[in-house]
Amino acid sequence: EFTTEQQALMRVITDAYNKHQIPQDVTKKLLQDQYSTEENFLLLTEMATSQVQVLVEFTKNIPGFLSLDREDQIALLKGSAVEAMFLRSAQALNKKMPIGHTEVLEERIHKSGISEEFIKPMFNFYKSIGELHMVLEEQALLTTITILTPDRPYVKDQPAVERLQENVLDLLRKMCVLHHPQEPQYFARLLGRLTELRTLSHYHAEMLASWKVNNHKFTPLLCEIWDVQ
Ligand SMILES: CC(C)c1onc(-c2c(Cl)cccc2Cl)c1COc1ccc(-c2ccc3nc(C(=O)O)ccc3c2)cc1
Repeated sequence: EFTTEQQALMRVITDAYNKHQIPQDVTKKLLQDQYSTEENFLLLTEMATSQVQVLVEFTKNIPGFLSLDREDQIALLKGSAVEAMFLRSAQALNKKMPIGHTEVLEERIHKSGISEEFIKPMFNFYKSIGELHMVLEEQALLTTITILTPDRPYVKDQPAVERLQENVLDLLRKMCVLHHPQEPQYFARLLGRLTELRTLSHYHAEMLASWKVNNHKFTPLLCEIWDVQ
């Protein structure tokens, strides 16, 4: 029931998702043995910076993205970066990462100066993503749908983004039927996670503000994508 175009789209998006990952030499730093709040914050900053670079490369492989208006491309990346990183870090925390990475990443997030009021919804989200047992294709498509959200701030040509997103939504709907035939509501549950991501994105803006108050420094790339400093 997949058209040839849909099969091509699935392959391009999955290959790009597999290709663009945080390099091992970066993620293995999570295993070093300093666990101070400061050290954890610095390591998470490094992970986020590397993740943004990976996200930009992945996004450039989304069919049709580079044909969008240039300023809209930037608006889509800035508007979706945090949500895409919640999805990626959720995948990392829920999959069996290389030995010990999962616990270490979780530990460092818990002890990086994030206030308890944000930790709770954050880890509820991680748990709800884990319970979905998404296959890799579904994770790649859900990340793509998040990036191709037409109603981000400053997007001028929303219909152009809508057309791209609709193709990926249709593909994800079919993938859900294929991989989760017993759960007719599975696709709806996945889209429900996108709503939760928006809420987390609002929490994240407050997290950044509280980190800034304790004059934590971010990298130039993060300052640019999150409009901080
Ligand atoms: C600037 C820092 C402090 C920050 O601000 N908000 C968040 C933040 C937070 Cl704290 C939570 C969610 C979203 C954001 Cl932006 C962060 C840290 O963001 C991260 C982004 C990605 C990863 C990440 C993603 C994939 C990984 N894959 C592996 C692997 O082996 O495959 C290993 C480690 C990984 C780490 C970890 C933290």
